[in-house]
Amino acid sequence: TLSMCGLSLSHKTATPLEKNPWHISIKVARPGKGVESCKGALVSPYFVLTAAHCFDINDQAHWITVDVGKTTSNKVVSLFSHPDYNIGKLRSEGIPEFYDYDVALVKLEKRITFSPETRPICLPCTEGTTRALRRPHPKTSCQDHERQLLKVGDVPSFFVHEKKPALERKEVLIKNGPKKWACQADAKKATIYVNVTDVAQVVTPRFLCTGGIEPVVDPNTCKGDSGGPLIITQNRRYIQVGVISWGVFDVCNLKNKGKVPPYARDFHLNLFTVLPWLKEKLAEEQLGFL
Ligand SMILES: Cc1cc(Br)c(Nc2ncc[nH]2)c2c(Cl)c[nH]c12
Repeated sequence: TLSMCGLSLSHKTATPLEKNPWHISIKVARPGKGVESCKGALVSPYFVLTAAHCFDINDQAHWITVDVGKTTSNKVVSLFSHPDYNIGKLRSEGIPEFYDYDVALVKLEKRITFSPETRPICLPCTEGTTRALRRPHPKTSCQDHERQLLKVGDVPSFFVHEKKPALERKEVLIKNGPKKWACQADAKKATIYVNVTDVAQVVTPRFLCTGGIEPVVDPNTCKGDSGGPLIITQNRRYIQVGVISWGVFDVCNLKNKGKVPPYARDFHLNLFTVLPWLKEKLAEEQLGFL
């Protein structure tokens, strides 16, 4: 049987990883250029889901270390960035970085053995999520998943911020109703997008938007949170609906210390928009894609 996804221990004395057992830390050590830090989510015994922008075209597999559970430096065997990801695509139009389709799958050399601090998160449109939602299989469709998880309105979700040795859950509302447009409009406040005339050029239909101060003040991401999962909880099961991609304001940048503006928004790649690619790449992982 497919092992259950999106489970975690929640008792008081559970460790940070037992509480967030899908949490992955990724580091890319580029000779002479320092180390880039990203996060990811374990989605099967061999695969970690993360952001494509964590990697460069010239990155060598041996520069990449992936920390899964307590074991560090799991070897990367291959890297599959989404084929439509192209950070330089709009450079000629004065947009230096373009994050559309910012999603990647990292395949590990050795299959991961699950344990209390190492377990996969649920992905949309898989049998595991149908079970997590306590819906009947095979009557439940992918569209049913999307309707139930990404309801129209402000959708409660969270991401995990790593502040060694702790893992902090940051609760945010996905603006998936009337507030969506104001959320997207604030993308123009990002330093690199100040000249963007039409925000739809950079906030494509692939993105979910969080942050801002309405209806409540949302926490914001840091660059180092890139690639981490945006998670929705249902029946104490954890389902990943997004990948942290880019933001307007880096709350970890010491230059920005203290004053977070109301236009601080974060943009996450919506996994429902890349299902054919996910299904193809994870075909052998027995996740039971619908
Ligand atoms: C998660 C994340 C990724 C990136 Br890339 C950032 N940087 C950025 N976004 C647009 C252009 N560059 C940020 C910021 Cl800023 C906050 N969170 C971020």
